[in-house]
Amino acid sequence: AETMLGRWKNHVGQEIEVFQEFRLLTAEVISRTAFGSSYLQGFEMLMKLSSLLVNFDLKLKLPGIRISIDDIVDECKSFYFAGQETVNTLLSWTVFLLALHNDWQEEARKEVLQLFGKETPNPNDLSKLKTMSMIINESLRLYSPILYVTRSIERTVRLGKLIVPADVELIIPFLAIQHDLQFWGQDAHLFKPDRFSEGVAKATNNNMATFIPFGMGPRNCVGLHFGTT
Ligand code: HEM
Repeated sequence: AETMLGRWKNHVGQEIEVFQEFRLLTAEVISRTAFGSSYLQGFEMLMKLSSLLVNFDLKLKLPGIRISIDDIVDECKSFYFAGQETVNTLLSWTVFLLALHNDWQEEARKEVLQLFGKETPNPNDLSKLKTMSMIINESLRLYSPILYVTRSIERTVRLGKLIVPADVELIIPFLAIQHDLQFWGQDAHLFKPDRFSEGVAKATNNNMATFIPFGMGPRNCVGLHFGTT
């Protein structure tokens, strides 16, 4: 983030294509944290692993884990995609919303300055940024980086009043649920971070399934905290 902000200092008073900037940032962050290398080195490693398989037509199994090298390469790709595009999208929409809503931009700036002054924000105190987390939640609600997930039904199940037969694909549309007037009120389409001022439970009337940008249940997002940090 420091490197990116340093670059921005050369563009004072000019427009910046933030989506591209955040793409570089998030690619670098996920590479360094998940793979301990820069973006380019990380991809080089993936390419080497992949070509190992193509060249030797090997289905290598790692001892003790039933998982082949091509499974690992697939997992690495998932991590890159899951950890990069999502946060890139979240950052871009959030900056866009703050550009439209100057009052919230001011509030956010005030909070950061109060907590950190001129210091670079440190990881331990990031969780104290209450206004910022309200803004992030509202951004996630309005412009969920993931629009929906699907679930395959293996055997007939009852979901409330619904009986869903086996072999059906269910789509759980986050965006529709998070914009539903029935749950969020007549102002559902407006940017109002205040809804989250007393936490997610209060904002959702204890119906946590109405705010699920990271999914829900045992297969929800493993990068939830990392992503919002
Ligand atoms: C704003 C950021 C993010 C959003 C909105 C997001 C959203 C999601 C959603 C909706 C799912 C599917 C959950 C489900 O099927 O119920 C998911 C899964 C996943 N996410 Fe994220 N994600 C974010 C950031 C990240 C980051 C930073 C990482 C990695 C460091 C990550 C790694 C994963 C992985 C590996 C899965 C698959 C989990 C599984 O199938 O068990 N995500 N994410």
